[in-house]
Amino acid sequence: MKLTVDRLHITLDRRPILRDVRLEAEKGDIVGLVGPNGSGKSTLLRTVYRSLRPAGGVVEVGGDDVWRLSARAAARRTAAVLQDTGAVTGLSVIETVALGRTAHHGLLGRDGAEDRRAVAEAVARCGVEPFADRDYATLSGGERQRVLLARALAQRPRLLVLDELTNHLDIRARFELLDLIRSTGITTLAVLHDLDLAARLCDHLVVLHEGAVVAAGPVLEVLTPDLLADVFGVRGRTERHPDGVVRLTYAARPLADGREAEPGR
Ligand SMILES: Nc1ncnc2c1ncn2[C@@H]1O[C@H](COP(=O)(O)OP(=O)(O)OP(=O)(O)O)[C@@H](O)[C@H]1O
Repeated sequence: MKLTVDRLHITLDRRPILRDVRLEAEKGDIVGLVGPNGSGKSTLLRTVYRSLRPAGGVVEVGGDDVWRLSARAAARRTAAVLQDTGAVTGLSVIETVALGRTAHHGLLGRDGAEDRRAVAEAVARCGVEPFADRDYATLSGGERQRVLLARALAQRPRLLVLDELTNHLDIRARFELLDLIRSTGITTLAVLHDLDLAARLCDHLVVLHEGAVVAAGPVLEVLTPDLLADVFGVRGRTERHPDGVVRLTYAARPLADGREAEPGR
């Protein structure tokens, strides 16, 4: 489903956190949300998965304002995978994945054949069968992230919202998970701190800086040397390699003073 964010304003504690934010993700697109610490990425995600009501502006999923849908109807469309807080749940992995079906349950709240199918499919797709019966709390960080993605996929969402999903993953697991997300074909909005990973995964990037969108578009057009210097304070460049993958290379040190630093330092 298409995601549209338009003229979004958020104020928290009387401080403007997001200002006139606009972005779009077409059906099936993977859009990366990047920006320095504190630029407003998680806050923006919260408005998209309907946990924070904006002071102004709209968030539309599939053409409907999420704040005009019931929480349940919105949850049938949008699944969020947030940073694992390490909470002790006492639930097994399979029970945790099954929580993804809650928004689809009927009045009796019981699992039906469709629920069981969705859970089994998500478990298989995310490779969590080997620890399906373990207590979620006993898993490693990387294993938990796979389970949280499985829970989101069990929801059969039309929009996936990801906040630093690859945090705990080793390099191979990162690529596997990113391939998995791409293979689902679900419209995705993903916060990624690793710009190189964002460049490889995403069709488009949206750059937030101090609560405003300062650039948006195809990766190569967005991650210019000027933007990397101005917004992230690093010297770097992006190129498309012969294998078709867009890669980002940085100089070893951050810029001391805008673009005044010596090349390559
Ligand atoms: N409940 C709140 N009350 C007041 N300020 C808040 C609240 N939540 C977030 N903020 C502030 O809003 C700003 C944006 O925070 P947010 O978590 O959205 O940034 P971020 O881009 O996700 O950062 P990071 O990359 O560090 O995770 C920060 O300055 C943060 O301190």
